Amino acid sequence: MATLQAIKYNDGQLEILDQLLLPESCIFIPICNVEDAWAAIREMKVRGAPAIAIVGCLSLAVELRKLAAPETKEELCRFVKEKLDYLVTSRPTAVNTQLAAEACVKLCARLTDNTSVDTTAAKEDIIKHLEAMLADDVADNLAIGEHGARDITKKNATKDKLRILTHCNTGSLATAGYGTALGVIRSLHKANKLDQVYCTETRPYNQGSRLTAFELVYEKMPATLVCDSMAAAAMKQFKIDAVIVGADRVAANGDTANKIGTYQLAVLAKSHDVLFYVAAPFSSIDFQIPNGQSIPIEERPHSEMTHTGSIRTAAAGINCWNPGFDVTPAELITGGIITEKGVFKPDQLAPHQSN
Ligand SMILES: CSC[C@@H](O)[C@@H](O)C(=O)COP(=O)(O)O
Repeated sequence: MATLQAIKYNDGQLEILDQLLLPESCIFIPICNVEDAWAAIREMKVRGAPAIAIVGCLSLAVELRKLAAPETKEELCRFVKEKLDYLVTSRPTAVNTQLAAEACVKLCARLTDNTSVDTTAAKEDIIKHLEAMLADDVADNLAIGEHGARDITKKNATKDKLRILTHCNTGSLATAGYGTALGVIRSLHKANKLDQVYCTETRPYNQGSRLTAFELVYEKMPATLVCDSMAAAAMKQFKIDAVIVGADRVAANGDTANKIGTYQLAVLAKSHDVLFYVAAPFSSIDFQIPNGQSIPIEERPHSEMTHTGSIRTAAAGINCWNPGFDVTPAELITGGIITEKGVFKPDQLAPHQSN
């Protein structure tokens, strides 16, 4: 069965599934320019580290396709850089947009220096580069799925089928398709190795109960929803074999920022002797920062904690703290970091940076 598709792009037309309306309705909305993408990302109509970068970059491709070729390549590249700089400001924690912007700016510099390329050809090259992100991300996720499923199966060789716990949403809705952590779970399921996946609700924004549960039901995988506060009990009761989560930014030493609640799962996994894996493409690894202390953590509105829809569920007047992400120290990532290039111990990532 085809997996869900949250980003549709054809011939310069971009549409995204409005994730704020899930699981009630599946409605696609058009993204006509970079400003539309910025707003959709900020409002979390599209979310998940890879999907944010892809939608941002494709929105620039949409604009470039409509743009009459500027007079000079310098002018073209200035336009591209300004748009990318703006997109990077949409959400702070995920690094994918920043890394995609840096790669595109480097391409612009190469095209500017290349005297055999005129402005029209340079524009076409930049569009092609941006548009390739969609297919590249799916290919990366399929590879992550294969590497991860193989590693987990090997480390649990005595077991016929596995019980996995996951957090937040890392599936087709958070990526161009297939997913990262959920992609590994999909691959285990395809290999008939999945007994049950337990997905956490992921308070306060409920990406687990709204989005991951939606994907799991859609694809008829054996799945059970648990509240975040049930994770320790679930690990013990169901004898979970591995926890697999995604990442918004992995630092050079392997410290990993992911959805709030990930860190406590890693601590619990250690106490229960459960393998803890991070699944993320190299486009989520920030080699420019040495460790997790330098990762900016997004603060989210308090209303996400105090209200369910428009109904207040917390005492009026209470002070709140609502960080969107936390950082899991590398030493708690006992299973490894599953990437499109293989599964690595957190301190083994660096040599594979540009292979
Ligand atoms: C494959 S995406 C990994 C992460 O981006 C995901 O787990 C997550 O934390 C998403 O956060 P969100 O705030 O919904 O954008």
